[in-house]
Amino acid sequence: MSGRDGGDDVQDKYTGPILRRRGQATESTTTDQRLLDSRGDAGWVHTDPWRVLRIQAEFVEGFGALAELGPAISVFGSARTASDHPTYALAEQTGRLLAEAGFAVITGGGPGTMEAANKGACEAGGVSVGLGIELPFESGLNQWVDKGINFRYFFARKTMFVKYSQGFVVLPGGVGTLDEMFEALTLVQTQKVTDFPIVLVGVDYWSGLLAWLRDTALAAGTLSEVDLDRLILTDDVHEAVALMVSAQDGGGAAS
Ligand SMILES: C/C(=C\CNc1ncnc2c1ncn2[C@@H]1O[C@H](COP(=O)(O)O)[C@@H](O)[C@H]1O)CO
Repeated sequence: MSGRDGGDDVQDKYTGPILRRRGQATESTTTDQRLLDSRGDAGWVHTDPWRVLRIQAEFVEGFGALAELGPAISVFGSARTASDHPTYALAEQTGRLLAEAGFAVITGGGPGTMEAANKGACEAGGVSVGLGIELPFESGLNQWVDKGINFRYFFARKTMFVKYSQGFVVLPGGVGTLDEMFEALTLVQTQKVTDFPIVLVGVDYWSGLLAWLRDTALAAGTLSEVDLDRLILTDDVHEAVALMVSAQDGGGAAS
């Protein structure tokens, strides 16, 4: 006799660690059998549980690759900056000065301003990092990246910029640059991260945005003066780097 009622259907059925008896069993095979059976439908690789594992892997790989990076500054700016544009030279100079000040330089690893900052850091003998992103119009990591990681997910990549940077230099850019700058500002504003410096380089380029923030957002009460003051505006990349050094030495984010 087996089981409480002695019926023949009372058999131990395990689904992983879960025991099911008396009609609760839904699987006719063991977990091992299903794992080792390669004939099944492969559609599961496109399911959310599987994506969660890929997302987790991006965090693990990112944290693993960057854990021992040391002091670093992220440089953001347009992917479209041509190599003969003055902003390219400015970004290159920024990368070089940051490297000479002992910072690793982190960029999105792409073309334009990212490439220029990586070039400056690399040529100055610094640590040149690129956090690339898989895009439909793939451009790959630029040639000046010495330590590169390619991400599928923007949000995992953004975590790396924030976790491993002690400050941000923002050169002229479009929506990608704005997204990164406002992400940094939001995290500082909400005290999710330490008060690190955010320096906008390019007075002419950024003044219109800052004027809108002051005249419209601040005036409407959706922004406070202290949040606006977190964005430091300059044309001088020496000043931008000096602010990073001063914040790193414990002088705080503001000049
Ligand atoms: C547009 C082109 C290539 C895009 N390749 C990129 N590779 C890596 N990171 C990128 C790329 N595009 C945008 N980013 C990120 O956003 C910022 C720049 O965006 P913007 O809209 O150009 O301002 C930058 O800081 C990156 O982190 C081919 O030209």
